[in-house]
Amino acid sequence: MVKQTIQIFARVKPSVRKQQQGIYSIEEDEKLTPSLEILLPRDLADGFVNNKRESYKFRFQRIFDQDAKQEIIFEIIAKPVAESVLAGYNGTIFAYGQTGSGKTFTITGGAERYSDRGIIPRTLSYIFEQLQKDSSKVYTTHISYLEIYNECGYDLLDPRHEASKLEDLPKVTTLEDPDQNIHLKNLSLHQATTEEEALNLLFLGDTNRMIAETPMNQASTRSHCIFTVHLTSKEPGSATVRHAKLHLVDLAGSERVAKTGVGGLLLTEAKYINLSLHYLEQVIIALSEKHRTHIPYRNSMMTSVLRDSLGGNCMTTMIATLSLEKRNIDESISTCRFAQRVALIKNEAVLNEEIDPRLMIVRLQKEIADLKAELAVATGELRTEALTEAELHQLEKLIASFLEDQDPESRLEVGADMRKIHHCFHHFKKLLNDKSAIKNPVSSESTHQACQEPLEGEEYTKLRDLLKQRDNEINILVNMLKKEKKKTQDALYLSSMEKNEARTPQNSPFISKSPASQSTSVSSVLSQDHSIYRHSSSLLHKKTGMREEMSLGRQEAFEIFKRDHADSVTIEDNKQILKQRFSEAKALGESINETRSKIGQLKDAITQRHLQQVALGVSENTVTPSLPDLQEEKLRSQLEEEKSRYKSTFMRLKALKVEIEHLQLLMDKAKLKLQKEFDVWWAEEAASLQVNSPAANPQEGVKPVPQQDQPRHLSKKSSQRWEAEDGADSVDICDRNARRILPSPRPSEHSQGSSSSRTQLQGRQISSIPLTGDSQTDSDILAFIKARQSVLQKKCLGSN
Ligand SMILES: Nc1ncnc2c1ncn2[C@@H]1O[C@H](COP(=O)(O)OP(=O)(O)OP(=O)(O)O)[C@@H](O)[C@H]1O
Repeated sequence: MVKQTIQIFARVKPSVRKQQQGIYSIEEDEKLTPSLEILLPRDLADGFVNNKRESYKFRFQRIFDQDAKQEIIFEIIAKPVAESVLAGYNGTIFAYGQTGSGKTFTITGGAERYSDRGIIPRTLSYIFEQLQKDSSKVYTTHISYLEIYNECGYDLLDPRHEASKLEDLPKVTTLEDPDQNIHLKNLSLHQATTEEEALNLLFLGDTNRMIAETPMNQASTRSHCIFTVHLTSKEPGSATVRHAKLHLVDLAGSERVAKTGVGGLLLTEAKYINLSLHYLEQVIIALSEKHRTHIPYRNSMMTSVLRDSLGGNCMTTMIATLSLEKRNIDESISTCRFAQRVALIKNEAVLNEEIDPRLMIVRLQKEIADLKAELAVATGELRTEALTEAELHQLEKLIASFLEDQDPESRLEVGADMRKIHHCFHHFKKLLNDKSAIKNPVSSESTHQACQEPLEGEEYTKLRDLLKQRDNEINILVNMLKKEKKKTQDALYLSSMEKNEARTPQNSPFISKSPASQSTSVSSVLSQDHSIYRHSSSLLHKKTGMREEMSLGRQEAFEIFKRDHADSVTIEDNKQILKQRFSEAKALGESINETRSKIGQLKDAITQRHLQQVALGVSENTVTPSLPDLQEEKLRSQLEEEKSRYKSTFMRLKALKVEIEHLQLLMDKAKLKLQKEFDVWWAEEAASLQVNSPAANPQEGVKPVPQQDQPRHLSKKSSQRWEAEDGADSVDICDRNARRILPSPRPSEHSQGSSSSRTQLQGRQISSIPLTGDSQTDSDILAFIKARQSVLQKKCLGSN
């Protein structure tokens, strides 16, 4: 806050007549404030006896004589006020004096020369120059221009000014808020970003003032003008905004018209001709009297508008303009007297700062959000909306890094969000349940736990399931082997039966007399392994995507195809490696658990040792042991060793986990490939068989069951086959033909081979078997026959 009386300056207008100069003198003493002495000329008309005062002395801050230039007026009077406005204080400069004393010339300036520019244009120039120089703040400048005439306010910047009469323009009125701040209604504010824009507004207002002149409003003499610069400043990033106003006031002529009697100009009782000035004087008188509590600001519009400037929050300066000519002596004395009273008024200027309402809203909104979050935690209230995918992902990552962190002191920071806290608990519970579920069914509890400790729950479950599946697969393979053995036995039995029963196929357990019973017979033979197949199928389906509806014959063929496929070696190898890696992981897990418990023990030992040392120090009254504790140091180095072991083992386990995952992927891929290749092969075989089967040739119908003498009508190759089956002499033929209809271990080679001759052969061989006409059933039958031939071939090879 700056406490300051209103600064008063005097400016004497240049006199037209040189001889008038002797009626005043200016006394300037360096130690004292300058004084203006107005000398009353002796008027001989008053007679010899004259007891009137001959001079009046008035003190001013500074007195500018007639030769004072506009520039010095600005420098001494206006510049300090402009600076305080730039600093954020309100400022007012008003010119008071009789008509023609140079108020307008001082405030606005003369129209003739550039050097005659008055306080307003010079102040605008200075302000904009300073704003440009100062980059530490963001400034906004607005201009308003108010004219008060006959107690009515008019907006000189109202664009309607030109076209309308003054009486028709909306009046500017004063409004007072509860804090007694005055607001002006209908007074427009115009932003000016440059000096030029501001000057244009000044000229616009002055022009409007001239246009509005009427006989009632004789020039500027009877009106007051208040040109106001509204300056807002704000530091970037700060919420505080400063507002400052600079009123540059050109008051109406203050003259008191003296009605004298006959004769000369006398100091007679004055008559107020301007009500506003009268009220202004009342306010000034009231303010200058120490004990006056009521100040009649509200009596006039001008005093209301200038309320802050007079005895309020403002740095105010008055310029008393004097036209010190003999005829103006009394008015000049009156002006000086007025100035002396004004000089007694004390103002208290404060920085006009306020918080930017927009920033305030943002700040309050944030505060509300923070408080709500705090309240939600305090009351246990949950936020209703679920966590987003991104939030969950972030949280999982946090949990994972928390679990992996070896530092027992590490913390999981999820903030005050109850949803996240609950999610963490849920996650840990799941981990715990997974562990205990794994621990119980296995006999080697401790080793299993040790293996699982460093692995995540889900990962462990996955690996465990895979192991189970592998075991199942092994079981299936064993079953398959059994089945193959059994089939070989069946084949041997068949072979002997065929021999013994002198080629009576109708008695064969595989071929019944009627087509209807034929399929039943086949399925009844195969049904013995049905349960095994179904189980195997479901497992294969799980791992390789094999269709559940795969027929039994096809499944059987697939098993053989798989067994003989080149990739099966790779799959088997990978299986073995995987088993190996699992046992390695188990061993590493055990080792990690062991190391962890060792770390725990060492930490306890260090704490114990430390406590012992402290207790020892207390008992011996020494603060710290003088020598380093060797035992503690040894423990610490052991701890470090264990920690690094833990770390390296953990890293190995991690790498192993990656390898296991990779192997599993490889196996899955290989199986999928196998499945696809098998599908291709199967489709090819089925197509070729269908072409040659009776079902595909309705004209042939179902062929009768071959009779005893029928082989004679068979083609050479076909009879050779049957013959070969009859005796060991024909093993070579048997082998060759059997190979041709067997699924090839390499389907690619198979497809590239002499498929036409093979198809022909197959057609001949199979055409002797009566089929049902149903494509699915027939393909099952044919597949079964092939499998049977495969077994026979093996048998041939075995006996060879
Ligand atoms: N210091 C000065 N130097 C030169 N000319 C001046 C000076 N002061 C005033 N004048 C001239 O005197 C005349 C009257 O001055 P001005 O209009 O400023 O008086 P005023 O006090 O504003 O009168 P009113 O009350 O009627 O508005 C103008 O022509 C102006 O140019």
